[in-house]
Amino acid sequence: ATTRHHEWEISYQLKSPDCVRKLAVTINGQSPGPTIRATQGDTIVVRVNNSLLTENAAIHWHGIRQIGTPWADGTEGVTQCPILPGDTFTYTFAVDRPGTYMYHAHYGMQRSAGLYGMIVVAAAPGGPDAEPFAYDGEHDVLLNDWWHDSTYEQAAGLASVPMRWVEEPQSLLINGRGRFNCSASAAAAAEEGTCNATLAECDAPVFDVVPGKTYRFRVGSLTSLCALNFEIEGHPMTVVEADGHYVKPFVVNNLNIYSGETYSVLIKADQDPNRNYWLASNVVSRKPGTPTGTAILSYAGGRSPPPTTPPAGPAWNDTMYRFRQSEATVAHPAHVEPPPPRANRTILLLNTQNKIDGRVRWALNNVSFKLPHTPYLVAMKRGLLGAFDQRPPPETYEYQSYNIYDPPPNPNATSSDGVYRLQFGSVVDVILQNANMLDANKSETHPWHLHGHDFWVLGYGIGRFDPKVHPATYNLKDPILKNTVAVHPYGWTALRFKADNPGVWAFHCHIEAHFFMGMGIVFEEGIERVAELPGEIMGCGKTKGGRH
Ligand SMILES: O=C1O[C@H]([C@@H](O)CO)C(O)=C1O
Repeated sequence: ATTRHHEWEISYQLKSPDCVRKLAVTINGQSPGPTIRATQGDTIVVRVNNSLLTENAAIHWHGIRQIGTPWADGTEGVTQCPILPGDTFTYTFAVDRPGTYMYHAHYGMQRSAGLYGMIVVAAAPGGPDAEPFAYDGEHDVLLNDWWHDSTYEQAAGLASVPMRWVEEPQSLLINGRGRFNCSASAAAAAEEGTCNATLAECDAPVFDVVPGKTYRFRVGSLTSLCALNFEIEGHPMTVVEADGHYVKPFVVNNLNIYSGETYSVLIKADQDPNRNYWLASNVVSRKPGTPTGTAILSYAGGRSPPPTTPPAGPAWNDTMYRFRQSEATVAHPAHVEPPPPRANRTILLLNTQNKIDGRVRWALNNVSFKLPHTPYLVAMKRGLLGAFDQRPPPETYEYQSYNIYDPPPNPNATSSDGVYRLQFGSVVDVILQNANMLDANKSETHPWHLHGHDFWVLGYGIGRFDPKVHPATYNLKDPILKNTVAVHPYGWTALRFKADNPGVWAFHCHIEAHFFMGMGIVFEEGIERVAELPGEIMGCGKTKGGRH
C-alpha cells in the first residue's frame, strides 16, 4: 500500500464551462478538480489550502467510509468546522475498497460552483475484490448540471419568501464541459459579451476507442439537481459496478443515474469505425428545460461531431422505466455480502415539502433539518450538550392515515438539529417514503446518500409502504450495497446498514437545494470509540479555542 500526497489550492476562477464566462470554485485552477487515482489499501493525503477570498470550504470524499477517521469525512457542521479563507486542512484517509467514487464540496451550496472531482480506486491485483470482468481500456465520465446564476443567488432565492426556485440548469456538463447556445434566445442575449462558442474550454470532450476493443466507462453524477440518463449512441452498456460494488451484469441501451451515484459500464467498440458517436446526457424525472449534454466517442482519433442527432433519452416522466433499472441492480453472484436477516430498529421517514415561517422547506416526519454551528463530532465527544437539540427526531409518521398522493394536510413543519443515536453494532432499517409536494399531483425523485457506510438496498415500491406487508418482499438474497439510492416519485425505498463505524454521519438528499432546504438527518454511533479528535476540525461555535 502506498501513501499518496496531494496539494490542493481552492480558488475562484473565471471559467466558461458552457462557453459562458462565470465565477467557478476550482481546485488548482480546474473544475472538475484532479482525479484521485489509487489502489485499494492506499492512504490518501490531501492538503487543502483555502485561497477563496471570502468563503469557507470543506471537502467530502463521497463513498469513502472513513473507517477510523470520521473527522476526515469533510461534512461541515457534522464532522468539522469549515476551513476558513487562508487556512489549510489536511484530509488523511484510507481507500479500503476498489471502485468509482467522487469528492465534492460539503459547505452550503458550494458544490454547485464546480468544486468536485472523481476518485478511482483500482482493485488490489489477485485480491478477493478483483474485478469479475475484463476490459482493454477505461474512461472516466463525470456528469453535472450548471447554472448561470451563482450559488449565492441560488441560496438566497431558496431562503426567500416567496421562494425563488433554482429552476432547470442552463447546461449539462460532461467532464466539466457543455455548450450553451450563444446565438439563440433572449437568455443568450443576456449573456452577450460573456458567451464565446469558439473557446477551446467548452469544446466537447472526446473519448477515444480502438475498434474491436472493450472499454470500461466509469460514470459518476454530481448534479446539483438533475436526474440524468446517460447514453453512448449505438453502444449497449453492460452495467458491472455501482457505488464501488460489483453488479450482476445487465445490459441497457442507456443508464439512469442520480446525483451521488457512480456506475461502471462496459461497451464494445464494434460499430462502423468510419464515423464518430455521441455520448449524451439527458434530464429525466423533471420536465427537461435543458439541452442534451454531449461528448464524442471517436474511433479514429477525429474530433468531428457525429452525423446524427444526439440521443434524446427515454421519456422524462417514465418512472417505471427508471424503477426497473433500480430493481435490476443486484449484487454480482460471486460478490454477494448477505445482509443481517433482521433489523434491531426501523426508522420510517416520510419525505415532504413543507413550510416554516412561510419559507419552503423539506422535512422528514415533519422535521426539517438545520445544521448546527458546532460540528456534532466535537460536540458529542466533548459532551457539549447545548450545541444541538438533545431530543431525538421522530422515528415514524402516521402511515396508517397519511395520504401520500395529497399535498401535506399540515404544511407547517418544525426545524431541528437533533440526531438519531444508534446503538453501536446494531442493524438499522430505514424506509424512505416519498409523497406529494406542496403543489398537487407532483412528487419528485430524491437520491439519498449515507455517509460512513454502504447500505443494502432491500427493496423498492410505488405507493405507501406498509410495515406489515412489504418487509416480507425484501431481497435478502443478493441485494446490492450502495451509498446513494433513489426514492422514486410516490415510492418507497428500504435500506439496511450496520451501525458499526464510530462517528457522526449525515444521511441526506443529494440534491444540493434540497439538503439546503432541510432534507437530511444525522446518525451517531459509537461516539465513545472515536479516537482523539484532531484539533484541525475545531475552531468554530462552542469549539473555539479547542485547537490547543
Ligand atoms: O423544492 C422544490 O421547489 C420546486 C417547486 O416545488 C416549487 O417551484 C421544486 O421542484 C422543488 O423540488
